[in-house]
Amino acid sequence: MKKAPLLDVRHLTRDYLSRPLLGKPHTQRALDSLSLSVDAQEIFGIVGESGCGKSTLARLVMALDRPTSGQVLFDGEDLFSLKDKQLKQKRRDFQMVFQDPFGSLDPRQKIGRIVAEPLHVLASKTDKAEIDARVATMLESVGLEARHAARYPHEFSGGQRQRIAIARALITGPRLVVADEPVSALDLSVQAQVLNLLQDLREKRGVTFLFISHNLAVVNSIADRVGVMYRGRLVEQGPAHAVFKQPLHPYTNVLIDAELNVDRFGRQARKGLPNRPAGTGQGCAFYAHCPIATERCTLERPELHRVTPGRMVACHRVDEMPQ
Ligand SMILES: Nc1ncnc2c1ncn2[C@@H]1O[C@H](COP(=O)(O)OP(=O)(O)OP(=O)(O)O)[C@@H](O)[C@H]1O
Repeated sequence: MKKAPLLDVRHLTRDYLSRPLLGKPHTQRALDSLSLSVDAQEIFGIVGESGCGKSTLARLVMALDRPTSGQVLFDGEDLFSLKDKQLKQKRRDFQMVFQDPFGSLDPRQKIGRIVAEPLHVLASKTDKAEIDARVATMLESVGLEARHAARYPHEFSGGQRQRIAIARALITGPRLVVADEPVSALDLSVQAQVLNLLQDLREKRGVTFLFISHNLAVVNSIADRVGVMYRGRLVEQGPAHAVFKQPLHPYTNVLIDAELNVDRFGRQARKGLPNRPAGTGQGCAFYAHCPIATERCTLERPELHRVTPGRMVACHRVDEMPQ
């Protein structure tokens, strides 16, 4: 029998009240009934362009925000039904690594204090010798040295700072780490080192990762499976190498092409795509720009469904795609 997933996100919806400078306040749906599950020790990648809801998903999985509706089950338990004290205890099991290794470390604190912080806050550890020993071991397992505990963040490079942030995330021994664009602020050569480190930590410590990035090549290099997000929904999901090699959703195709066609200002080229009126709002979110949309696509929302073993796609026309 297949084991239950470690992370099970069910029909997660998050609406924000948007107050534009011009025009009336309105509700903006950042996540739209999104479901996904991640198995223990898996690296699950999330890709999608800016504004599709990746960080909103990360915040909800970390229980840093509450959904408008839906559930996040961690090891079978719904995080939003836990009492504050229970949630605080659970937080040792899931931690986050952020994009910016410069902004996420307090410049006034020594590395030892920064890395130990979750032990004080979440695990109520007070024995100094024990804490120092755990920090030293943790620094070494992310490729730094125990003596670095006595230094300050400004003494380290971007890649080293991200290693410090990873050490802090792992000090309580979490089972899940949500990494939101963890290598986007780093140089290419340093990116590869940090990606290797994450893979190593999965193998040696059994950590599961939800790995969020707008960079498809990075996700392809590290993720076992990938989910492609568009406007708060998953439009495609499957083994990363298969999805990137042979995308089945028209939006995944566009995303891959756009990645190849970044112009010298870093803008993604979207030339040649249709630009239809948005449609009824009842149908596919990609209807306005989809090169193969039909009338059904504006009338009826396609659900994510199994197309081949392990691959899921939300498109009415997927059966016509070469597979
Ligand atoms: N606190 C908020 N209040 C109002 N709208 C928000 C808030 N946070 C996010 N949004 C909106 O929700 C949508 C999804 O935002 P989110 O930050 O999750 O996307 P993202 O994919 O992480 O984008 P990026 O890659 O640019 O960080 C966007 O349209 C954004 O403007």
